[in-house]
Amino acid sequence: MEYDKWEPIYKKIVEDFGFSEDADANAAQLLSNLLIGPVKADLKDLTDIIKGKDTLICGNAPTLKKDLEQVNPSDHAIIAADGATSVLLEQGLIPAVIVTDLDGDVEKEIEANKKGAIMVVHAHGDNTGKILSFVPLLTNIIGTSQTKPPHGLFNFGGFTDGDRCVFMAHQLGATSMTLVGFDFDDDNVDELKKKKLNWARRLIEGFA
Ligand SMILES: Nc1ncnc2c1ncn2[C@@H]1O[C@H](COP(=O)(O)OP(=O)(O)OP(=O)(O)O)[C@@H](O)[C@H]1O
Ligand SMILES: Nc1nc2c(c(=O)[nH]1)N=C(CO)CN2
Ligand SMILES: [Mg+2]
Repeated sequence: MEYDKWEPIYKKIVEDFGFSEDADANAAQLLSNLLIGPVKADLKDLTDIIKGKDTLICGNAPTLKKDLEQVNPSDHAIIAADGATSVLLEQGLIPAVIVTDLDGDVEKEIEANKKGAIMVVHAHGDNTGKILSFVPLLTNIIGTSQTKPPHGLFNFGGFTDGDRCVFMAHQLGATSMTLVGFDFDDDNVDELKKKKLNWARRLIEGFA
């Protein structure tokens, strides 16, 4: 998504949650600085995995394990939203791409990364500690921001890890996007998560 189209949505999110745009921009700059060096993956590597492919986009709702029984994952390029990675690994599936702001089970993500998963790491004002701790341990990273992307970062659009998978797959030319592990009506979540899921629903429904 063009940044000009994303910006008004981002402004509404910032206002709704009371996030600081400056903190988001500083986090993006931090990630940009850390990605100068040999650990970066190329956008072409990511595009090659997604373009012209049927993608399976895995959210981390409690329904994920059961939803996976209804599809044939090996027919798809598997994209995991953060915590979905552990569930996939338990099923013997290694995601091709992990979209994460590093607040899930990062040890499992590092394991998947060592087995070849490209990490699409998102910078925002509330994850700079995680960025500093974990980015040096990763290889094959693409950096994203929710602000205007600084040097070397991308902004495909989207807010939560799950809906950012959808924006990314769409922008990079996926032939289809099958969503599993998305349950926006999950009541077993706290208020903040509920609010984030409502934004995820709203953003994903924009694609329907
Ligand atoms: N019921 C659900 N519970 C949790 N995640 C869900 C659910 N339904 C859909 N998702 C999607 O799965 C993604 C990954 O879930 P995970 O539990 O790892 O959350 P998270 O890392 O805290 O998400 P975020 O960092 O985006 O807030 C979420 O970003 C969300 O878009
Ligand atoms: N500043 C800020 N940005 C975000 C946050 C967050 O907690 N703080 N959480 C996100 C997905 O959950 C995505 N973006
Ligand atoms: Mg996350």
